[in-house]
Amino acid sequence: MEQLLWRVLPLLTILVSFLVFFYLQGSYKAQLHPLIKLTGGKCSLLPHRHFWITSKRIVTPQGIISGSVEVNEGRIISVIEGYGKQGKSRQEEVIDYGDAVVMPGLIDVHVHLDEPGRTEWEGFDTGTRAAAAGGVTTVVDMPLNNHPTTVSKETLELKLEAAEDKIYVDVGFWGGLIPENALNTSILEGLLSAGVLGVKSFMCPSGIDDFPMTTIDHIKEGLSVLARYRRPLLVHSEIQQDFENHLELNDNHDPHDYLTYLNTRPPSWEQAAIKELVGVTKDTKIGGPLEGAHVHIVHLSDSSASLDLIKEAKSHGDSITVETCPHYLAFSSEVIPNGDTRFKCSPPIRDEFNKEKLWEAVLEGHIDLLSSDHSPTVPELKLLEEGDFLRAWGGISSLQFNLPVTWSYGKKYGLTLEQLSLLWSKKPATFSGLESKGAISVGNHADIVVWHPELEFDLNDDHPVFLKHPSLSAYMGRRFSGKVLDTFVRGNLVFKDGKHAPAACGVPILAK
Ligand SMILES: NC(=O)N[C@H]1NC(=O)NC1=O
Ligand SMILES: [Zn+2]
Ligand SMILES: [Zn+2]
Repeated sequence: MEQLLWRVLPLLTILVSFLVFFYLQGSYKAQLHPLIKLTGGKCSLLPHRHFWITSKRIVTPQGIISGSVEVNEGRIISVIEGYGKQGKSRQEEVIDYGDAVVMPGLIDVHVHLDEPGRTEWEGFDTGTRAAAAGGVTTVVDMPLNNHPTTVSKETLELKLEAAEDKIYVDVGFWGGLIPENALNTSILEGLLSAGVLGVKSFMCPSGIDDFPMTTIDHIKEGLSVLARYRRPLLVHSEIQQDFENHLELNDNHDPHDYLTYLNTRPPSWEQAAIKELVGVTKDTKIGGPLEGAHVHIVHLSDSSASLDLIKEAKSHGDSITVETCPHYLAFSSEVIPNGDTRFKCSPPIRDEFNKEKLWEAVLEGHIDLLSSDHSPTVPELKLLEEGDFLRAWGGISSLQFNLPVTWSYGKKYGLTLEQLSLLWSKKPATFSGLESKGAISVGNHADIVVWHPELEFDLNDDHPVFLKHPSLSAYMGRRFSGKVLDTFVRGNLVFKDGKHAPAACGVPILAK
């Protein structure tokens, strides 16, 4: 016995040191500690904590299977192949979705919830209800349009207070990188230590007074701090250029004409910003002075020179990713009606040729992930009546329709359910450090959307729309295919057939 012990002890010691080593490695990355609220009562439209979801089309990392997903205490505890084979389950604990698609819930990493301070624009309650209705189970909130902006530990605390008992899906937070905290890194460190998943900055005016733009020098300062925390920097990548020449292309300068606006923000703005950024991301390579830092280009519109710069940086091993949004994939400048400011956003929606190339990049994997850049305002600031593209608020309201929009347009280009799920769930989860989310896999949070890709619906007043200002959405009045039926967040059935669970049981997600 004693001899055996002496043989086992060294092995045990090695095992323990390995475990400690991997634990420490892991804790260096963003680890998340959501306060898991228990299912029950008002959090879920389902009475069970242990149940099976069965369907003929479940999207898993191993492909689409027919079978069931077993959920217990908010986690996926088994994935069983074979439709109708649920083992020891009782009939009432099985939800049979037939041939509806069961997919990981969408993770939208670019949402402006605008609370505190601009709840008349959006808000935690309305924004996360819209998310739940759209099969979005996690959103990551942007640090601006809320007031004050999320640029310090204290302002993050205000966010968390405002979110309490109001969120229907899980919510992570980006902080803001502005000149003040880039030059006083203790503020930035405080913000990161308080749990933001990363920070976001603008290389052009943001349209929000308390969110000033950063130069590439501020960005370098920020990245050296982010490298230590191993969290990403998200960049609104446009730098204002001299645009006199472009205005000549449309000499009437009519502000109701979309082309007038389009010409004020040419692709060269995006290209100039990305050129400066890739000059810095070369240092993020393994072994480089900024190893650990990561740059993420938000809402890419230009699919030509700007995308080429990103592709080249990636080919050299730079730590860089890029997202685009459904509106750049759904619309082109040619179809935007005169005066229809619902389509105004920045960077702008460009021409049909640009859109085709953007789809190509999505399908070939050069675009890493999709996000909504859901950024509504009040109808008065969108100037719907006046139709003035130059003065209207730039931002598209879309959160609830991520899935049907991407699918309706994407399937024409051959987008598969697996690709859709990678772009909207797995990749965004990995990018934002959400290790237990983004895939239907054993051990993960049971964040699930059930939807019918083939079901068509008219997005009109008869369709339940949970956007705070439905009239602002560029998608209204269109026909889509892909109807969301049910949404689960950590096993809670938070949305079913047009109805939400009575209580808001989403949790804030903080990095540690
Ligand atoms: N502040 C804000 O939400 N801006 C967003 N709107 C938009 O169209 N592009 C953006 O960056
Ligand atoms: Zn932006
Ligand atoms: Zn945005």
